[in-house]
Amino acid sequence: MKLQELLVDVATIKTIGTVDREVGQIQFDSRKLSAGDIFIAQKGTQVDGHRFIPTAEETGVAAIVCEDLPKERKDGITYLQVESASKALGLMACAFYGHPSRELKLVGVTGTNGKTTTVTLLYDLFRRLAYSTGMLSTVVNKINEEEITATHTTGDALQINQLLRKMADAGVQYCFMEASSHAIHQHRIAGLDFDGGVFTNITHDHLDYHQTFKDYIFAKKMLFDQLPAHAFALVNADDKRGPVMLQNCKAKHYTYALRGLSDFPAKIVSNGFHGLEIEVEGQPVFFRLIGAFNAYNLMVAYVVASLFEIPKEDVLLELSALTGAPGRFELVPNALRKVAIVDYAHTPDALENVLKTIQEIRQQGQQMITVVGCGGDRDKTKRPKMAHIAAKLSDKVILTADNPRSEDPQVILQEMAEGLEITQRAKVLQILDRKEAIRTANMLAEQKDIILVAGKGHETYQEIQGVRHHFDDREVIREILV
Ligand SMILES: CC(=O)N[C@H]1[C@@H](OP(=O)(O)OP(=O)(O)OC[C@H]2O[C@@H](n3ccc(=O)[nH]c3=O)[C@H](O)[C@@H]2O)O[C@H](CO)[C@@H](O)[C@@H]1O[C@H](C)C(=O)N[C@@H](C)C(=O)N[C@H](CCC(=O)O)C(=O)O
Ligand SMILES: Nc1ncnc2c1ncn2[C@@H]1O[C@H](COP(=O)(O)OP(=O)(O)OP(=O)(O)O)[C@@H](O)[C@H]1O
Ligand SMILES: N[C@H](CCC[C@H](N)C(=O)O)C(=O)O
Ligand SMILES: [Mg+2]
Repeated sequence: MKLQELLVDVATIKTIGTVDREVGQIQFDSRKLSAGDIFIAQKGTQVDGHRFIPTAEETGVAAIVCEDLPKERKDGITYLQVESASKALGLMACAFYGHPSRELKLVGVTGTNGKTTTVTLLYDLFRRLAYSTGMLSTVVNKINEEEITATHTTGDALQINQLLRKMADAGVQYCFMEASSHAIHQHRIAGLDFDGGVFTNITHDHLDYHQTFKDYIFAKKMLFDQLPAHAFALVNADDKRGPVMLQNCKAKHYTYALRGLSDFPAKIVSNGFHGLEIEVEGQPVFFRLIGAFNAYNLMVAYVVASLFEIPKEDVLLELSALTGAPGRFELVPNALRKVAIVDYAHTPDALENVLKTIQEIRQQGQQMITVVGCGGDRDKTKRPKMAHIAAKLSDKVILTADNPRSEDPQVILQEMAEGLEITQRAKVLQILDRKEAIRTANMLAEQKDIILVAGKGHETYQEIQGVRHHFDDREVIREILV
């Protein structure tokens, strides 16, 4: 491929050398370079990629894309100065793979919560409606029935475009992808031709990365700023940041809501362990998903399918058969017929959400037993908070291990326990071994009670000192509750 073909959408500040030359792969990691490649030097959160320009030069790359041109340059290499190397990477990745997003209908979903659930519902719905469908999500990437491991919620620009190319070549008609705020901010989705953008909600999160809440909102809004006029922009009108997303957005605007006014109004009629009954545009429909928040996710799936002009009756019929995303409020059927729930809640906010949801729908006298841990090598401030919330909103709590990684799991438990008030301590046990913790929860739970196992969701491993040991909360529940 010629370098100039990759630069069609890239605004270069300065070009030194020829762009009329053949190039190999695009790389942003110097450790993956081969002679003839293009090296894109990005300023990262840990190091400045410009530091690796000498390595790239020694490797014999064809071109270097950077924000700051090196003072001394090597003959035979083309140097391109751009304002944002990450944005250039996004745009060049689209061109390198032949703009696969233009060959299918692509919808991006952003928001603090509900992205995985929403794209999974959309993927399952469109598969059931017999469309060739792809999905890029936290849990897994899919091209129809083929599963490809996901390393990020939203991969890097090369991964995204490579997967979209595979989809387009396989005849995929629709692709639903999560767009994390990190990915949007790092231009991993730059240049993608979206047919729709969805905003679920926004709450305080990831403020370790985005400096302020305003920056975080702004990152989400970038998805909407990127939408072309032919696309739709669908936002949750019950979230007060919904209208912000639509400001100066060229796409067609649509809203959905359960409380306020919107283009697609809905109302929860009933909400229990059996599922949700929702009045959708005046029509009552029963769904198998649990928890009021899922009414929003279901509405997104319904509206997106309607905007693609799929008959509403077909959509509602198929949607009512779906069960949601793996490890998200997943009811685990077991021989004892106890209510056992696995949920990915691994932040104080998410844990509070899921526990309050259970409180809302439980019957009088049903006790709640929560098994929860906190990951090692991750934000330590959430540890005491999560233990406190678990104790506040449950009848009994068992603190246990959740991916201790390089840390001592006992220390993590101690740090969690520091968040407990004296009056809470009596109802909290500490059992390091997660399987034993689940076994104990089962012993403490009477037949009618509810067991929540939080934090790992869809994960199938326990990471200890760099080694991932197979561990699946759902499997363990099925094994123990007999
Ligand atoms: C904080 C963050 O988002 N980091 C991402 C970022 O890396 P970085 O900015 O830290 O990179 P860096 O280490 O500073 O290096 C800067 C540049 O130098 C290059 N480099 C580095 C070393 C070297 O020897 N040679 C070299 O060329 C790097 O490849 C990079 O291009 O760019 C990398 C390439 O795209 C990502 O893999 C990496 O994701 C890390 C692994 C990560 O954990 N990201 C998480 C926070 C994330 O993105 N999460 C969101 C979901 C969040 C959520 O909703 O929960 C996601 O979409 O998954
Ligand atoms: N629409 C929603 N509003 C509020 N909370 C939700 C919503 N949907 C799901 N949740 C809660 O948030 C948790 C995460 O849901 P989900 O995995 O769908 O979100 P996500 O945006 O993909 O999150 P992540 O950024 O961790 O990948 C769920 O376990 C559930 O408790
Ligand atoms: N994407 C998150 C998931 C955390 C899940 C939890 N099980 C843990 O290991 O802390 C992270 O890697 O921080
Ligand atoms: Mg997700």
